[in-house]
Amino acid sequence: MGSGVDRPVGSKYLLQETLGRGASGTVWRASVRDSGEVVAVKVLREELGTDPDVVTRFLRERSLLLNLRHPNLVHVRDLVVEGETLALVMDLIDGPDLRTYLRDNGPLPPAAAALTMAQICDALSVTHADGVIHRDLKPANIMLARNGDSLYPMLTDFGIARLADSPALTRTHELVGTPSYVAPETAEGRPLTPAVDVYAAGVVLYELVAGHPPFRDTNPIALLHHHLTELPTRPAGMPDAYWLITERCLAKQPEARPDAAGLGRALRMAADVVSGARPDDGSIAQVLAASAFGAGAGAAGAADATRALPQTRAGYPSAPTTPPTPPAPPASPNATRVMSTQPPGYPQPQQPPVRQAPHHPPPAYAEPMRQGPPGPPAQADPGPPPPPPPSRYRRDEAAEREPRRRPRAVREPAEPREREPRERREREPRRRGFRLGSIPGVGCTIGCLLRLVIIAAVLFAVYWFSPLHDWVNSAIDTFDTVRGWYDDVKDFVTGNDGGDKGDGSGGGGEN
Ligand SMILES: Nc1ncnc2c1ncn2[C@@H]1O[C@H](COP(=O)(O)OP(=O)(O)OP(=O)(O)O)[C@@H](O)[C@H]1O
Repeated sequence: MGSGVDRPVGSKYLLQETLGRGASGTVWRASVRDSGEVVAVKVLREELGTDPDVVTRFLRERSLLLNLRHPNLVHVRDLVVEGETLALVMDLIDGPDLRTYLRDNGPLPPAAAALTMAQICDALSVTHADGVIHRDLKPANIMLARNGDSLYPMLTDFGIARLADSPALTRTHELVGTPSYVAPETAEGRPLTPAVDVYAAGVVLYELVAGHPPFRDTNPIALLHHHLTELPTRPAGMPDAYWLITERCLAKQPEARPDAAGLGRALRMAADVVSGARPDDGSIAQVLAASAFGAGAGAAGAADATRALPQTRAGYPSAPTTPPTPPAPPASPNATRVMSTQPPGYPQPQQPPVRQAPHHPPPAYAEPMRQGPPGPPAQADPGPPPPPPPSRYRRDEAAEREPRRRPRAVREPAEPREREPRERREREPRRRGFRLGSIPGVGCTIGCLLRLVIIAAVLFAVYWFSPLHDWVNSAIDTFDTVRGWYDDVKDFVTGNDGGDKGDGSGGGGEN
């Protein structure tokens, strides 16, 4: 799969070979230049790097992504922005993703499935407490990391769904995610809450044991409609305790779903019940009810319910408040095997999942066995069942391959505010009537003349209706008088009056 030539990304990383491609980018096996350490680098699609919104979000959420830490989270080590290339540098996981594992090994036994998802819930409860929603939880985003002979689940692709929620992808019709895991409220465009991750966890719980998701349709829009209107069918052989939890996660109303911490606790209890380690005494239903997003008591109620649980010999703890020590980052030169289409060479111990003591790193379970034929349906759970919605069950029939990409109809309502300005860029042309002043130069001339006329009228009014004109007239009279005096004085001095006449007469007498 590799190109053969190492391609640099940023100043620190060398891409070596592709591990796989998804809707939002390509994952590479890469090395750190200085240390030679092996990492996984997800290079986001080029279209995303040219989208200023995505780049802004990428930079803005940098510290948030880098600070997400939990033993069941694939750690994001670095974010690279280089020209139009955006890349996330992650720990390289030596193991398959859960989708590949299911494809190659078939469904899991319910106890193994419950313990797998309990660990994913541990990670989710930590990120939800930080206000971070995954938005794209599905088997393909759960890596199974090797730890000796066992595998343990690690959630990856945090934040990618949000980063990749870009018109750039919409334009190229390569959309993010898959409609099989979309919560009804997301399909309706309602605000996203942590309950969407719990819904997706419910879909995965169903799929891990049934071998397929609860709703299937080749038409993505029809599939969304199923999420909105239909109730999941209970797969044959799914134990009561497991079904109770799965069904509650798949509730149409987000408030009816348990929060991630409560779900993790319930799943650990269900694993005990299913494996016969504890009786099904209604405690699971209590935990689910107390931890529901809509439960008034909220977290306090859930905690009380957990403390009230009887401890069994296995005694699964409630979700750890202090996460176990993170495992050392795996680095395997054979990591590309996770993409192999050959039958997997993963260890297949024929043992039930290994339980972990509280706070022990990592919370691993032995690799689950391939599930055998389903047994008879288990007894009804004594706990209070979820409120029975109208009976509109779909038949759980053989399905065609589901469409992978989430349609635009789903993605758009999720964050309409971010795209609105882009879509409304074209302005309506201004409509103006003809105005003389719109002729260049004329507007100014008319304005100036108008101002002069007004000023003249004001001055005239002031002159005429005030004593000013009397003052002016008397000033003119005074001036005329003074000028008359001046003329008289001048005539007197120059002798123009009688003097001129006398000279003329005298001159005439001599002749
Ligand atoms: N940290 C990692 N270490 C090793 N392999 C990884 C890592 N992250 C992803 N992979 C592998 O790379 C492949 C592609 O991952 P990617 O996340 O792009 O796929 P996807 O989840 O199907 O895509 P998308 O979520 O974008 O639709 C997967 O098959 C996965 O097994």
